[in-house]
Amino acid sequence: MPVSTATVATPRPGRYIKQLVSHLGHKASAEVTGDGRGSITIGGGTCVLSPRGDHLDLIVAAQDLDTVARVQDVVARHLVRFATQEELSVDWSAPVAGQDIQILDPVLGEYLLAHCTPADEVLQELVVKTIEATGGAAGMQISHDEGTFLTMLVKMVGARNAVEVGVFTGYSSICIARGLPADGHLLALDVSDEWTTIAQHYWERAGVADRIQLKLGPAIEALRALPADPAIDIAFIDADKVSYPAYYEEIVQRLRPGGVVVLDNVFLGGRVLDPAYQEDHHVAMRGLNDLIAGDDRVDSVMLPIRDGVTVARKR
Ligand SMILES: C[S@@+](CC[C@H](N)C(=O)[O-])C[C@H]1O[C@@H](n2cnc3c(N)ncnc32)[C@H](O)[C@@H]1O
Repeated sequence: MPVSTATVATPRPGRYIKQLVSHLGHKASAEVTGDGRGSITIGGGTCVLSPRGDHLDLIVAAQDLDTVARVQDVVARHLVRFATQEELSVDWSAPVAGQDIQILDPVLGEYLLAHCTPADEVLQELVVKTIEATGGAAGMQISHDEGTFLTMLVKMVGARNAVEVGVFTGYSSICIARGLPADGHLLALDVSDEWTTIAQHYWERAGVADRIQLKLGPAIEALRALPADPAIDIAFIDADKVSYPAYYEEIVQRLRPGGVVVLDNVFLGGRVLDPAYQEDHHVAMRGLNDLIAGDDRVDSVMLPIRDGVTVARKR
């Protein structure tokens, strides 16, 4: 489904949302939701309007390009007409469908990998072993630039106490553990005995096994069993996407002020912004991305590293 977005600078985003919904509500289906967003559906295309500080964010999605253009035109014309005290500029992005979004040009991806601290022998071997042992599942492993970023974040946060949700064959655990001091602790959660057996071997090889405690079983149960006090310095979430909102909630409550939670795959290959994708994990990730952006417990930034990485720091 083609999607197009625009960001309009205005100190009054909420006022325009109400005005548009009220005006267009006579001819189209339109509403303002509890969180102040507007939704207007015109002839099979929908525009979602969200207030964000001094901006109004617009997303149009429709079955085809003609309908996208029609909805864009109606929304932009009315916005400009309602703006009697200021001049609004609505510049729509070229429409793309979620599955067509190329987050990183492959050539740039290679260049980027060639320009970060290189992976050592252990990590290089783990990449090869993971492909041999798991075949197609090897794509779940984080990339080296993301791993380097994790190690750096752990050091920058001065973390001693870390949690990882989603170990697989252990690449990200090694990267996190390497950022911890010698007496640091990483609680590593996964359901797979087979994959984490490989992880444990490579934790030994990397010399970080003594800092990592593996717990097998559903991660949500292990998180809920943690003490309620805010003792986590850093957490990395990279497991079943549908459970991300639950993982985030359990972790954010236990993060110490200044602690950080990192979430992988927040773009879902671009599908997160395409309303044609409505499976449970799409809906869960879309809702969580919105929630984090408005969560006043944290400051957050979404980074275009590979499939999207959100970093949220507890206030
Ligand atoms: C994307 S992989 C993690 C990749 C890993 N971070 C790395 O760097 O290689 C997702 C992992 O989450 C685990 N997983 C899936 N559902 C889970 C659950 N409910 N609780 C704990 N782990 C789960 C899978 O077994 C898998 O190993």
